[in-house]
Amino acid sequence: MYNRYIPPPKPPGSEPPKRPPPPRAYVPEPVYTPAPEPAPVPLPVQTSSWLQPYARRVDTANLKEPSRIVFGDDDVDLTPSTGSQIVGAVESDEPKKAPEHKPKKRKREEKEQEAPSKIEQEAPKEVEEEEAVTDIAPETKRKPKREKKKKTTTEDAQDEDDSIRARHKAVFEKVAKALERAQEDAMDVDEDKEEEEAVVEHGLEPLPQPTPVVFDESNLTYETLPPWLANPIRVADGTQKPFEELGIAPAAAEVLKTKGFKEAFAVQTAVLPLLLPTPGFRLNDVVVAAPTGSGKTLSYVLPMIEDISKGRITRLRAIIVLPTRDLVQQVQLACEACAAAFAVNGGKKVKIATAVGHKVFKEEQAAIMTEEQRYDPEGYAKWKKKINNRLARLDDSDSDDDYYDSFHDIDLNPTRPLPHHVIHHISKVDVLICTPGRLVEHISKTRGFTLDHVRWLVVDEADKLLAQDFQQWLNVVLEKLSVENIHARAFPKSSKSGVRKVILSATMTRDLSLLNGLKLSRPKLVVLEGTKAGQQSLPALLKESAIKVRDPSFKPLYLIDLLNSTHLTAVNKPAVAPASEAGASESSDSDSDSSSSSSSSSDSEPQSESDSDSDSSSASDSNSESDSDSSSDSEDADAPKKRLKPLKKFNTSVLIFTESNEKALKLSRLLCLLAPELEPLIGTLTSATKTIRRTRTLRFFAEGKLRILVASDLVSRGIDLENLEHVVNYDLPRSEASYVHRVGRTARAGRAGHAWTLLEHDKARWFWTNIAGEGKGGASCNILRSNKVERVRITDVPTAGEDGEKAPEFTEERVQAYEKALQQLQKEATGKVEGRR
Ligand SMILES: Nc1ncnc2c1ncn2[C@@H]1O[C@H](COP(=O)(O)OP(=O)(O)OP(=O)(O)O)[C@@H](O)[C@H]1O
Repeated sequence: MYNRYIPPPKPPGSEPPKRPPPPRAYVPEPVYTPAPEPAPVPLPVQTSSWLQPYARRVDTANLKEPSRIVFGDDDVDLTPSTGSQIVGAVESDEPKKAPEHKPKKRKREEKEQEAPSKIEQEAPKEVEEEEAVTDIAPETKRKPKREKKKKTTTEDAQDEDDSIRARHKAVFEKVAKALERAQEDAMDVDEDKEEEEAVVEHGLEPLPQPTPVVFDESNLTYETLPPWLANPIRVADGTQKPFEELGIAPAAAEVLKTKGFKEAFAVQTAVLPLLLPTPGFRLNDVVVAAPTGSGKTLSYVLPMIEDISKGRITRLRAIIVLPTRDLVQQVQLACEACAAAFAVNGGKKVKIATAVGHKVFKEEQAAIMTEEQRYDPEGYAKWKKKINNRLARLDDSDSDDDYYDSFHDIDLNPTRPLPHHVIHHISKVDVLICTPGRLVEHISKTRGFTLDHVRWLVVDEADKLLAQDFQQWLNVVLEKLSVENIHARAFPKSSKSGVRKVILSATMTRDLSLLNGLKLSRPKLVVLEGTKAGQQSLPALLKESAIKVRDPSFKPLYLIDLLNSTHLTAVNKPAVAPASEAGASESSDSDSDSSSSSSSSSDSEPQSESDSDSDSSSASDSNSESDSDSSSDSEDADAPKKRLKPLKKFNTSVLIFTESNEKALKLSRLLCLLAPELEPLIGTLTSATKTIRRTRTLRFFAEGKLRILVASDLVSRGIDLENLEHVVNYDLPRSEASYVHRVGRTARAGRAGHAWTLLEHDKARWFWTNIAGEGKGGASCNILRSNKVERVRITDVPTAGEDGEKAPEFTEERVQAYEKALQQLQKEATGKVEGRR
C-alpha cells in the first residue's frame, strides 16, 4: 500500500500572482495584394453572346507554343492552332439550345475560325509577341476592355488605337458606310410616313373596320353550352300521370279534378318533382322551355302554392313576374284555383294579389300592405330620438306641421304612431303576380314592402322579360333577394329555405348572358323530347297553312274568303255542313248562336269595344248610321258571297293578328263593312283597349258570343283563349319567336288547332325559309313541327283567260264593293262620317 502524498497547505498570500495570458503573437492581417498587372495584352478576346457572360474567345492562331491563362477559377491551356479558342465557358446545355439563327458577328467569327482572315494574316509582329502573354490576373480579366485601356499609357493607347484602326480599316469603313445607309433609310421612312400622313385625311366617315365575326347560332350544339343547358331533362310529349303520383296531396288532387285538371301534363310530370320539396334532395332552380299550351303555368303554381300553404303567417312569399296585365290576370285565376285546392285539408288559404300598371297605385298599395300599431315604448323612444335629431337639423322646425313633415321625410310614413307605439308594416298577401315595372315601383315606394320573406321568384315569358329590362327590374329584385335572410325565408318544418327561381318560356332565350343575369343556383332545364338546343317546338296537333296573296291591295278580300270558306270549320268537333244559301239568310235570326250574338245587349257591346278604344261615346252613337251605310254596301257585295260558303252558322273561333293597333282597328271595321253578316261576331283587342273592355271582350270570346277577334301582338303571348281553333297571321310576325307564340294561341292543352298565314310575294321567301324551314337555308329554321306547312288556295276564280293571261282573282262586283268599303273607312277615319273608329 502506498500513502498518498498530500502537499502541505500553502500559507495565504504565498500563491504566485496570476500571470496574465501571454500576448498573442502578432499576425498581420492578410492584405490582398494584387498580382503585378501584366502589360495589357491586346488579345483578340471577344465575348460570346450564347456562352457564359465571362467567356472569351482567344485567338490562338498565332501562338507559337502551348500557353496557359487564368480565367476566373479556371486555368486554361492554350494550344497553338489555326483559329481561336474559347476560354471561361462552363459546360452547359445553353449553346445546344441556342436557336439556329446565329448573330452575324458570330457567323463571321466562325468563318474566321475556319480560314484566318486577311487581317489576321497581316497582323504586325509585336502584336503576335504580346499575344503570347499567358497569365492574366482575374481582376484585370474581369474589368471591361475600356478600363484596361485607361490604365495603359496614352502613348500605348494611341499606338494600340492606330494599330487596331490599321488592322480593321476595311471593317471600320464598312461599318461607317452601313451606319450612314441605315440613317438615310430611317430618314426615308420618316419622310414616306409624313407624306402618307399628309395625304390621308380622316373625315367623319367611319374608319374601315374588320368584318365582324358572325356567330352562327344555327349551329349551336349542346356541346357548346354549359352542362345544365347541354344535358336537359327530357320528357316525352303526351306523358301523363295522376297528380297524386307526383307528390300532390290526394285531397288537393281531388279538387284539381273538379277544376278540369285530371292528370298532370308531360311538362308537369317533369317539373313538379323538381319543385316539390323532397327530403334529402338538394333543391334546384328550374328553367322550362316547353311548347305553348303545354301547361307550364300549373307546373310552377301547384308546388308554389303547396309550399306556401304550409306556412301560417301571411308574408310575401312568392313573386310571379309576367309581361302583360292580361297574363297577370290569367295566372291569378290559376293561383286561385290551386289555393282553393290546398286549403281543403287545413292548409293555409294562400292570399294572392296582382300589381299592374293600369291600377291606381294607392289602391294597389292598400291591397298589398297594411299597418299595425304595436305597443313598444322602447321602439317609440328610439323613433322619437330619430325625429328630434332630424328636427334639430331643420332650420325652422317650430310648427307641428314641420314636425310631422320632417318625420315623413325620414321614414315616409304618413301615419302617426300612438304614444308608446310603433307602426309595423304587414303584407296582406302571400303571392304577388305583377308586371316588372310595377314591382320596381312597389319596391321603391311602398312602405314596408319587402322581399325579405320571398321564397319563390317566377319569371314567365322569360325571353321577353329578360330582353326588355324594364327599369332594371331584374337587378333591383335580385339585389333585394340576395340579402341573406335564411330564417325569414324558411318554414319551421320545411327542408326548403332560400329563394327558388323558376324561369319559363316557349321560346327560351339562348343568350347565356341573359340567363346568367338570373343568377341561377344549380339550375335544371326541362325540355320536350326531340328538341335540340335552341329549337322551339310547336304543339303536336297544330296544322299550318299558307295562302298566297297575289295582289296585296286586295288582302282583306282574301281574309273574307278564308273566313267564309269551308276551310275554316271547327277542328275539334265535326264540322257543320254549310246550309243552303236561302236557309242561311232566313234562319240567321233563329239560329241560337246568331240570335245570342245579334241580341243587342251582348253583341253590340263587345263590338263597340274596338271603337271605344279611341272614343266610346261616338262609337255607340254611330252604330245605326254605320249599320245603314254598311247594309247598302252589303247588297253590292252580295254577288261574291253567293259563290262562297253561306254563313248559316260560324261554328268555329278565329284570332286574326295584325302588325299594329291601328291596323287591327281598321281591319276589324273593314271586315264589318265587307261582310256585315260577320259583324256581330267580331271583336277587337289592342294594347290601347281599356282593361275593362279587354276583359269583357275576352269573356265574350270565351263564351262564344264573339267568334272573331282582330288583335295586335298584345295577345300573342301567353293568353289562353279557351277553345280557340284558328289563328290567322293577316300580317306576318316579325320573328320566329313571335310566330311560335301567335300560332301557339291554338292547339293548346292537347287540342287540335289550325294556323293560317296570308303570304305576300315580297315576304314569301323569309316565311318559307325561316318559319316553314323549306328550300335553300331552310335547315337553319329552329321551329320543330310535326307536319309541314301546306300551301292552300282559297279564292276559286283564277282560270287562265283565252289569251293565256291570268284571270283576276276577284270579280268586278267584289272589287267595286271593296273600293266602296275603303272609301267609307276613309270617311270615318277623317271624321266626315260618324263611323266606328
Ligand atoms: N293537367 C292539366 N289538365 C288539363 N288542363 C290543363 C292541365 N294543365 C294545364 N291545363 C290547361 O292547358 C292550357 C294551357 O296551359 P298554360 O296556359 O299553362 O300553357 P303554357 O304552357 O303556359 O302556354 P304559353 O306558353 O302559351 O303561355 C290552360 O287552359 C290550362 O288550364
